[in-house]
Amino acid sequence: MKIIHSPRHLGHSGHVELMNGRVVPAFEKPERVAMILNAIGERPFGTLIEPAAHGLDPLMKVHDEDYVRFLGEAWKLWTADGRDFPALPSFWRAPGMRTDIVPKTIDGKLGHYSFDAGCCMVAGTWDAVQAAADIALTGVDLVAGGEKSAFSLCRPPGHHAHAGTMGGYCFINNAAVAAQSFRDRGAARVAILDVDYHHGNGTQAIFYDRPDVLVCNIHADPLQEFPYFLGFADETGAGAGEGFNANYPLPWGTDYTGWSAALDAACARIEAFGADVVVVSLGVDTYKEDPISQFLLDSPDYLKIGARIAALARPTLFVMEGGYAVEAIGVNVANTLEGFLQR
Ligand SMILES: NCCCNCCCCCS
Ligand SMILES: [Zn+2]
Repeated sequence: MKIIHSPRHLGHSGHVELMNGRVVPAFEKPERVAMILNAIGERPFGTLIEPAAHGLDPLMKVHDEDYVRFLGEAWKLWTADGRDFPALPSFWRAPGMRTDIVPKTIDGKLGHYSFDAGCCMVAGTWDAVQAAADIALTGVDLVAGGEKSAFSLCRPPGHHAHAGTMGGYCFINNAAVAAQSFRDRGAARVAILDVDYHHGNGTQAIFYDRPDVLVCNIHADPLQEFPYFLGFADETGAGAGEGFNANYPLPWGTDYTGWSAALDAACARIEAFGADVVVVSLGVDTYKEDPISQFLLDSPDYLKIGARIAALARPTLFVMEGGYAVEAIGVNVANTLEGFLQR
């Protein structure tokens, strides 16, 4: 299995987030990548490659052009006011406020293009974001080119990013960009299986009215957990996409027994869909020691998750999403990939 990664993720460092009412160092930290690479390096299956450049066009297949342009200029606008510290949004719309205008100032634009204060930007963020999308697209090149699987070690993650909105540490939706690229490369039906602890609200929203991309999410119940305002079981798609979105919300304290029942249901849905290719949004914040999450999966469980995904017997691209227990993130990611390859 080829592992695609880039040191350019390191440009997204020194950022912060608003957690429990305080500005704290971001949980989505650079060390996550090194821990994953170290763990994979100890296994007999990973070949590391760097991404090829794909430009912005593939991003704009799923994201709004003005949003992508904003991501590229945000740091310049922020520092133009003399601010040399991380950029965070502070102001958002309430229902009933205008949505047909884009503010002229960076503080207004940050609020227009975000849904939370989890999307902190620094000087190197945009370069890291572009590299992460290239990592996902290089994974598509490999799998669409005939490889059975690949692992796109994306950082920052992407599954919370909507077409025109960043949030939850996510700027460009790497998995959505990959799914669209598979469609453009001839796959008629693409399934996205999001196993991150948090609902992939952005991925759901991007494909919500489309029958060609099935989105399945297994995640913490939004009544209890971020992203709070999307991810309920009654969200099954809209228009032509009705029936092509499936959410499996689970309560805090869910262990592998409960979690794997949802995985079996999601895999059955993917099999019934007849997916030509599967994109896995691989978050391992389902782990029992994750600092911001409340599920109880343990490291051996990720071997079983990988094996269950392999049983789909479809070309598969793993795209890295969340996982914040840095000391265990490597083992849990490597176990998922090993379980997949061992089957
Ligand atoms: N207590 C809720 C804090 C959530 N903060 C954002 C989490 C983003 C996860 C990305 S996978
Ligand atoms: Zn997550």
